[in-house]
Amino acid sequence: MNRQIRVAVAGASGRMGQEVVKMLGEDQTLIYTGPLDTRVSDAELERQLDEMKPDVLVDFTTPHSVYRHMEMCLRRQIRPVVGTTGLSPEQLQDLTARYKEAGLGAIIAPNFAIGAILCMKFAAIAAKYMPHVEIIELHHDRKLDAPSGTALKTAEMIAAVREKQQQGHPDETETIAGARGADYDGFRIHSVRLPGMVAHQEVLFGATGQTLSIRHDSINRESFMPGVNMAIKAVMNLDSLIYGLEHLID
Ligand SMILES: NC(=O)C1=CN([C@@H]2O[C@H](COP(=O)(O)OP(=O)(O)OC[C@H]3O[C@@H](n4cnc5c(N)ncnc54)[C@H](OP(=O)(O)O)[C@@H]3O)[C@@H](O)[C@H]2O)C=CC1
Ligand SMILES: O=C(O)C1=N[C@H](C(=O)O)C[C@H](O)C1
Repeated sequence: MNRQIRVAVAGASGRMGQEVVKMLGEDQTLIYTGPLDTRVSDAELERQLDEMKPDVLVDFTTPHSVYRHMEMCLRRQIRPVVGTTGLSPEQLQDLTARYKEAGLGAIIAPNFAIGAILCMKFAAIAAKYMPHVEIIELHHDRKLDAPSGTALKTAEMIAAVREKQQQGHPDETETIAGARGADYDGFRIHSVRLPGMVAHQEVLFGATGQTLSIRHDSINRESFMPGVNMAIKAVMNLDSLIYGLEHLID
């Protein structure tokens, strides 16, 4: 058997972190080295890491803390597998360049559920033929960032293939600010936050006389675990940062 992979978890007590810890305990090829409490000084953080000696840090924390965690991983040559959303495009760009320069593997995936990856891919195919599109993402009301990382990634993949145009009536006005959602490259993203929701996304397309809806629903957080497990194993063989699980499954 290959050497077991040592895995620490930042955000271990959170909704996602708890599922990750459970998943690690069910896979004998992975060793859970423990929760990483990152709300401490750099020196204390490095002391914890020296003690645990993880190969991989799984991060499900907050948009405000994840950048620092990724910098710390770079310094300690630990490979991050990050589900935390809300990094800015500039932060992503900066981290991509620095991990490449260091030759260190890293994975940032806005969504680890296979169905969500397929939803993004199908949406990108459809957008080539049906360029009028709007994204509606729906989440629980404890979520900090809007729009979701998944919606942003979907929008990015759509924009890469869609014939660019500003949708809606040229004279449309909002009688209540925000009614038309966020503008991304000429199309709209709408964020719904309600208790009872987990993670859902619908991509709607319209053309003359027809519509197309592509929808994904995560009905629990176990749905993300096969993807997290796959990423932990894959990151050990990477020498740069990958943004999006779709790059691992083709
Ligand atoms: N990529 C994917 O497939 C998925 C991504 N996500 C993303 O994962 C992230 C976490 O989501 P979720 O588990 O629901 O959130 P939770 O709020 O349930 O958990 C967040 C965790 O982070 C910890 N935390 C809070 N502040 C800090 C900080 N400053 N430094 C370090 N740790 C901190 C919390 O600790 P404490 O409880 O002690 O405050 C908690 O353990 C979000 O960004 C979400 O969008 C979520 C689902 C799937
Ligand atoms: O906060 C969540 O719950 C989720 N966040 C991710 C996102 O922002 O896309 C992934 C999933 O949608 C659940």
